[in-house]
Amino acid sequence: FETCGKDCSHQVCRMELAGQELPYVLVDSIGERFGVYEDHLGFLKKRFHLITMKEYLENKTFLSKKISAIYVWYHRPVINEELVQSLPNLKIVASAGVGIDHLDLKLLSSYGVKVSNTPFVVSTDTADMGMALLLASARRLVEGHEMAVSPDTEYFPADWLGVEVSGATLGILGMGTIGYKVAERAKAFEMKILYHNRNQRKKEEESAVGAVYCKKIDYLLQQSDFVLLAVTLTPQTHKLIGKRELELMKPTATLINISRGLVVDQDALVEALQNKVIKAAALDVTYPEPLPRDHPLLKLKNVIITPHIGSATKKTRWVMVEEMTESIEAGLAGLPIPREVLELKDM
Ligand SMILES: O=C(O)C(=O)CO
Repeated sequence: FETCGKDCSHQVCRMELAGQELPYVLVDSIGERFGVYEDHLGFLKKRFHLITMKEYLENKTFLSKKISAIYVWYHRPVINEELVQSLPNLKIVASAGVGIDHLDLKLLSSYGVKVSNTPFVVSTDTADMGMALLLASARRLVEGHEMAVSPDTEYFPADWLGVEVSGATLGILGMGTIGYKVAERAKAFEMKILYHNRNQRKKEEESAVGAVYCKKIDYLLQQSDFVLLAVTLTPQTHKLIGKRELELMKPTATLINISRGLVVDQDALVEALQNKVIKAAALDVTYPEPLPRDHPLLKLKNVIITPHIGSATKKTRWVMVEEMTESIEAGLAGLPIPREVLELKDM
């Protein structure tokens, strides 16, 4: 590295001048699906020695004492007790995004490891994604595209029509920051909004988007034309939507999931879609991710699946990286950690 001079404020230069080594940060990989983007490498390499899981496993003896932070995208690298135990100087795990269901907070805290995430920056994009899936499913965007590019583009069957969004009822399960932003968008689309949340929102927040609170989810499921999942994955929301809940939904209804795949019993969903218990599903999340190529969900016409891209815009991904870096630097310097995770919160 080149140092710029005594007064330079770059982390790398300050450390070089002080004769310190850059922190070693474990990442899943570089340039792969759950790894560091090549675009972010320049920024990160000025601050950290990035060690991929592969490098770590190949040179464990040397690296295990060096690594002081882990940079995790959703569920990779897998952070289990074996890994935590093998890293005696681990101080902080910086997790991308809002969901932290892939982390065992109790385990990490028992080893004195702090956790941070990036909950606020992802909310707008993820809400946009929820609305995009709702609109795409209602107006059959994916099938429409296939029809437009097919050689047989004149073919337009009578039963092909979509459903109106305006005036339809949207039931939002999980009214944290993301769920509320979906409600703001749905209001602009003239939808009626029902919601369920662990905690009822303030009256003024409800009336700002015209949302009606449902204490029990059954009523919401029975009344909604679109049911959108934006709950945090916890033991209470694990497979929250199963056979019984799908049967409560209207046969004309669509299920949209921007939360976590495990909030839905996927086998029950496949069965419900095959048997037309509900009309359609639009899923940004599944389990596992990606689905095996022969999974029945991939064969259904009434399903849209995207590869967990709720927060996947250029600007947001940059801010996520900056925020994770800021949290690691604070954690390693013993300073208060921005966005430290102390408990599970609403999305
Ligand atoms: O931020 C998260 O946890 C997401 O999954 C966004 O899609």
